Amino acid sequence: MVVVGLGVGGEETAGRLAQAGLRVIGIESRLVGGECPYYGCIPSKMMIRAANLIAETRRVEGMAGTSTVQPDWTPVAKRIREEATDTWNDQVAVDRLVNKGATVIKDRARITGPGTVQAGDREFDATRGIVIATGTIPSVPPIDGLAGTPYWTNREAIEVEVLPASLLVLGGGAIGMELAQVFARFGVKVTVIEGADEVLAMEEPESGVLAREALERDGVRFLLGAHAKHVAYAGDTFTVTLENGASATGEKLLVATGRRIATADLGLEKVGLDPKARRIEVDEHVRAGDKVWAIGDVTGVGVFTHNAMYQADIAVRDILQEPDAPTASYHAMPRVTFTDPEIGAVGMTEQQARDKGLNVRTGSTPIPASTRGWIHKAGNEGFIKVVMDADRGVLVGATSAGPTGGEVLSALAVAVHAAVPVHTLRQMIYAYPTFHRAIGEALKAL
Ligand SMILES: Cc1cc2nc3c(=O)[nH]c(=O)nc-3n(C[C@H](O)[C@H](O)[C@H](O)COP(=O)(O)OP(=O)(O)OC[C@H]3O[C@@H](n4cnc5c(N)ncnc54)[C@H](O)[C@@H]3O)c2cc1C
Ligand SMILES: NC(=O)c1ccc[n+]([C@@H]2O[C@H](COP(=O)([O-])OP(=O)(O)OC[C@H]3O[C@@H](n4cnc5c(N)ncnc54)[C@H](O)[C@@H]3O)[C@@H](O)[C@H]2O)c1
Repeated sequence: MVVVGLGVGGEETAGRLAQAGLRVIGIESRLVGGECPYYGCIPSKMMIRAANLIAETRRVEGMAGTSTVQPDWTPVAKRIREEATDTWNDQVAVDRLVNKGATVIKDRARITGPGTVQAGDREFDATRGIVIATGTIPSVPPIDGLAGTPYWTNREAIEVEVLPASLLVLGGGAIGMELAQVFARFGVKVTVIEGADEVLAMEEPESGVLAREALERDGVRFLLGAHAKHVAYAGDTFTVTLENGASATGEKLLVATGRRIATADLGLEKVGLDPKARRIEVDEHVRAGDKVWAIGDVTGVGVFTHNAMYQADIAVRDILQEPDAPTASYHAMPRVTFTDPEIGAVGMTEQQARDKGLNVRTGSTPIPASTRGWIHKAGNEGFIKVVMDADRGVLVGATSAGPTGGEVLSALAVAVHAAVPVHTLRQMIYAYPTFHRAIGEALKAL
């Protein structure tokens, strides 16, 4: 097997196939491990942990005495270098994969024909097949003046050692919101410019409002429905001019307007795939063609590490021709935006369920009205919302937003994944006084 791209999905696939005894060539042009450990999930969640400590300390006031906190980015930048990324050195990950029996080639791969992949001046035969796991890169909009300026993507934002005084964030999605809150809590003056009418547009509208209002309390300024027309960079300052004539300035500009696949020069046409497509379509075995599998972000199913790991498992077991190899189902895709409050969600939003023509019923309950939320007090904002297919009597989606909203999500994810009848969920005993007990209240409201 040849595995192209050794990010989250490719590393898992290559390692497991090698451990199963196959001859595996893994090809990676940057860092084995990919975006998640070096520029994504892990360092960003370390930043969030630090920022949340600051926010919690500020909540001592009025509830447990007095507190002062003097934010300092130094230990955060140090931890990202020393504990998370080895200063962006992947030797540990390379060794781990080699120890599993895979051969790791550090180069850019190109598919040259059915079953052949080139890296540098070497060509490899993939008699058993090719796994494409090449991930995504930041999608940078073609705004006049933007190209050529020293704007940040997630990579520069994660690498920052000295915080700017002010930051413009283009895009109020998961990356924009998580990082905007982190930097604001460390004292950066942050302005988020979002093209849609509300942030976190892929989630329930209530989630966007909740997250935005939380960030506003942290001092973040929002420009919604704001379409950038021009970007200028002069005298160490970015100026973004909007279509309505208004403008915003900042010392740095973070572009967080989504991701795109970068497969133009991968040679997809050599295996019958469209090199210009926005995603590589896969079937329920994550097969993209004859002896070709695709996994992770590149499939467009969801830009999440857990999706890359899930699809890697499907691919490995299909490649190994396991008799009970599972097929993929994405009906209970979970996701968590790690703002404070955390926004956890699974399956469909209310609107998505309605668009599918389902007979939708929803139930919702505010976290501050629950016993645990009331006890928690400072920082208790949130809600649980459940989306029911009334014809089948099951939940098809749910949101759990609030303190530990991502953890509370687990029960809702089980319910959607296993299509547990709402009738059964209503008979459950929910421990008192937990945050997850509010699920029972949301179910009553259906
Ligand atoms: C700031 C940020 C925060 C995130 N937070 C979370 C989170 O909290 N939870 C979550 O689930 N997800 C999160 N994600 C998303 C997560 O990082 C991705 O979904 C995950 O990394 C996808 O794994 P992948 O294997 O598909 O791709 P990647 O991790 O992108 O790996 C693809 C690899 O392929 C290599 N490659 C590409 N083309 C070639 C080629 N031609 N030859 C050789 N190698 C090639 C690349 O160098 C790369 O290393 C976050 C992302 C970002 C940017
Ligand atoms: N906690 C997590 O699981 C996590 C964290 C970070 C990122 N991610 C994943 O990474 C991916 C990328 O994140 P992202 O935040 O870059 O993308 P996103 O798709 O989540 O959000 C992009 C936002 O930018 C806005 N936008 C697009 N073009 C714009 C423009 N020209 N001007 C103003 N706004 C514009 C969009 O309306 C959207 O709200 C997401 O798909 C997400 O799933 C996941």
